[in-house]
Amino acid sequence: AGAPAPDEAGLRAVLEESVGLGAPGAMARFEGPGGVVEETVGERALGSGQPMDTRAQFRVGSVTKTFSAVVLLQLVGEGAAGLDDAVNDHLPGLLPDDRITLRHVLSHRSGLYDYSNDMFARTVPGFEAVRHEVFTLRELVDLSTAQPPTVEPGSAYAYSNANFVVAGLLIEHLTGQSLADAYQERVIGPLGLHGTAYVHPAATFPGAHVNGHLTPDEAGAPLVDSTEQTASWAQSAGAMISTPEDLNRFLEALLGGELLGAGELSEMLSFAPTDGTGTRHYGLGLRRYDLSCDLSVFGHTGTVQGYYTYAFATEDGARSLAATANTSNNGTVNTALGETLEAAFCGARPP
Ligand SMILES: C[C@@H](NC(=O)[C@@H](C)NC(=O)CCCC[C@H](NC(=O)C[NH3+])C(=O)[O-])C(=O)O
Repeated sequence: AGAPAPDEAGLRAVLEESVGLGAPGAMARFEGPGGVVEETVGERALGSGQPMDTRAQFRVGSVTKTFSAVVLLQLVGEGAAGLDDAVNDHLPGLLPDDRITLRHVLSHRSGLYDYSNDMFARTVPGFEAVRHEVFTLRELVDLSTAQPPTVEPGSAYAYSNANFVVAGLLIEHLTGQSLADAYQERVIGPLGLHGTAYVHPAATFPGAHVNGHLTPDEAGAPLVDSTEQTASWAQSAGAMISTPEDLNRFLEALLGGELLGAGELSEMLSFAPTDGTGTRHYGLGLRRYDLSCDLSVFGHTGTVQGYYTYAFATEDGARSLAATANTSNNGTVNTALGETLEAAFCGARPP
């Protein structure tokens, strides 16, 4: 039997729910054998009267981790490094533990502490303190290694942005290029992702964009416009900007085998559970969500000040969804936005 068509009404209802729960706007773009479905709800910028626009750029947060994993895995495929090499073999003295390998880093099993926990313990003050800062990748790693490890290398999944900052350092070292050039040359250019850019350390968008709105910790406090930010605290772990259409194309190409050799793609798709639900897994820079209709989808979520993103596709890349809401630090919006997966891929929301 063919794949179920997306539940367009259900997709719209979920986006409307996201807006009702506090996002100024939300949008989704689904691409599949039956064509493209786009839904937009609410405003691109609070009070602007400008509608959400699926051609507008937004900050994709940790979907950047998948771009970084692709580039590092391409380098592994080219023989520049091995997944089970120690990071310190390539970057001597970077990490306090010589046992940490590239595979540990890409699967969040290194034990490196996530410096963003402290940085954003208080959401708005933490953001305001760094929004115009420019860090080196090394400075971010040092923030992490100043804290004790969370797990023994390889022993368990422990999510940390520091892992993909290390991945960024490895990419720079192994290519001799800047991250921006490596992403452009190896992914953005070949796929023609004209709405995707790694503009760090610039704080502004090159094109038409969605504004970000950060929800303060204090209930009822007004949203803080977080559109202009260097995202330097995240860089190769979360600073990419893109559009729904480009994220559809990126995941279709990745899972369709256009970006990696079969060996590297299968390594990327080797999953371990991330929690007790049994429906959430992490591979190498890639999440696997198991949906209610007995279908697994593959991609990444993103949370960066002012923006939530879900970008997932079927294993063959034939069906893909990119959804975003222009607020963050609002768990109910994030949970609601995640319901777009069921509507898009299972053809109906869970009962
Ligand atoms: C979840 C997602 N992770 C990411 O996208 C990375 C880049 N983001 C974070 O680690 C969240 C940083 C705080 C955001 C802030 N929260 C606070 O400040 C909370 N005090 C906010 O919500 O904007 C992933 O890997 O799937």
